Amino acid sequence: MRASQKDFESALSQVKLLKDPGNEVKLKLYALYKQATEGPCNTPKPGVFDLINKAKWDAWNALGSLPKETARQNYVDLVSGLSSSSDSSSQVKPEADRKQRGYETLVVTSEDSITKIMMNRPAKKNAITTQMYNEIMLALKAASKDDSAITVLTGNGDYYSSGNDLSNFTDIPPEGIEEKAKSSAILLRDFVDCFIDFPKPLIAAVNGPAVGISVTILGLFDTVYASSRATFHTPFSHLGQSPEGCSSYTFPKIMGPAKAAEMLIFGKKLTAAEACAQGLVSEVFPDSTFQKEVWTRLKAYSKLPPNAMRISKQVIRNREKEKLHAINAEESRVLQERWLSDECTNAVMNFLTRKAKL
Ligand SMILES: CCCCC/C=C/CC(=O)SCCNC(=O)CCNC(=O)[C@H](O)C(C)(C)COP(=O)(O)OP(=O)(O)OC[C@H]1O[C@@H](n2cnc3c(N)ncnc32)[C@H](O)[C@@H]1OP(=O)(O)O
Repeated sequence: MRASQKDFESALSQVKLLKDPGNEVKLKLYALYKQATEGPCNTPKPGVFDLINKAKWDAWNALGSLPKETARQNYVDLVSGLSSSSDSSSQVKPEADRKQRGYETLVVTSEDSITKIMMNRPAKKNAITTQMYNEIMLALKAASKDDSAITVLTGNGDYYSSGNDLSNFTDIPPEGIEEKAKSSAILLRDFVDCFIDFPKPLIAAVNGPAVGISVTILGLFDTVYASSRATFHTPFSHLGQSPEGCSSYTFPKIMGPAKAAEMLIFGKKLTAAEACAQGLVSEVFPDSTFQKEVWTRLKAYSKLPPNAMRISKQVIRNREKEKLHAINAEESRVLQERWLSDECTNAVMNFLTRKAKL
């Protein structure tokens, strides 16, 4: 049976009474609403910086030429499904409520004044896809405004993260490889800017090996806890690339230029104990007790007065911010060129065709 205009209007009123269904569902609702009321997407694509409007546009545009009546019916069905699941969710355990929906590559939870952002592609060693870069930025922006006192980034599975997902380089737009390098440099710059500007204490719980950009940005965290199983590897020369995440500045400052050069130029892999001795890691915990010890520690820290922690962070970090933004811009510019080099193309192709691993 087709949904009438009245059914549609009633669904529009009902949706306002629902609990927040999460970003993914909100995007579906938005797209169906636009399609049902205006037909196929008829507005210009928003710019790459305009994350939210671009996500909305993508969702609407993805509906193609779906007829208005079908979109109206799908909207009514979706709202009806949400209403019944929200009725039954009043009996759901509190843990389920703590999980914030709407992320595909992350699990984001808020509990005990701690927002935990967990990279969640364990089968791919938490390699960071374009979508994951965007979701981490959204999660950080949300965490900067929520009522948590501290924010933690960690990984699901045996890896913390294997760094940039090398298949990001295969998705070449019709405008060509130069355009891909340009948009990747913009994404990289935006991503690192979010860490530079993050206003609350930011902690990395490095649960396993870390590679590439997941290592370099550690210099922008306030505290880094590592499992004894973690390693820290920035094989930029092997990949025909160059440092990012402000590591060209933070690493020499943290560990001295000679140690930083071994990591950033020669790709020396550090154990957790070495990274701790060199100041990149705050403390190493035995892998068998890592989760228990880290979360006990963080729960205690999260009870400290949040404004005092935020202001202390500002005092420590603010004078460097402008410099860090300039360094980030320069590193991204240099990488944009590197990504077009034969050295980089060959290294990525060798990995993707299974000829090479780190
Ligand atoms: C917007 C762009 C911004 C760019 C910013 C730039 C950042 C620079 C970097 O981050 S450089 C670092 C890039 N990372 C790597 O080069 C790591 C590549 N991966 C490996 O060498 C290995 O996978 C490993 C050493 C991390 C783990 O080896 P292991 O043998 O234990 O496991 P597998 O290789 O079988 O991995 C399981 C599956 O995961 C896929 N995978 C792992 N890492 C990546 C990755 N970085 N990119 C893409 N895919 C990755 C791997 O291919 C396996 O997939 P499969 O099961 O489908 O075969």
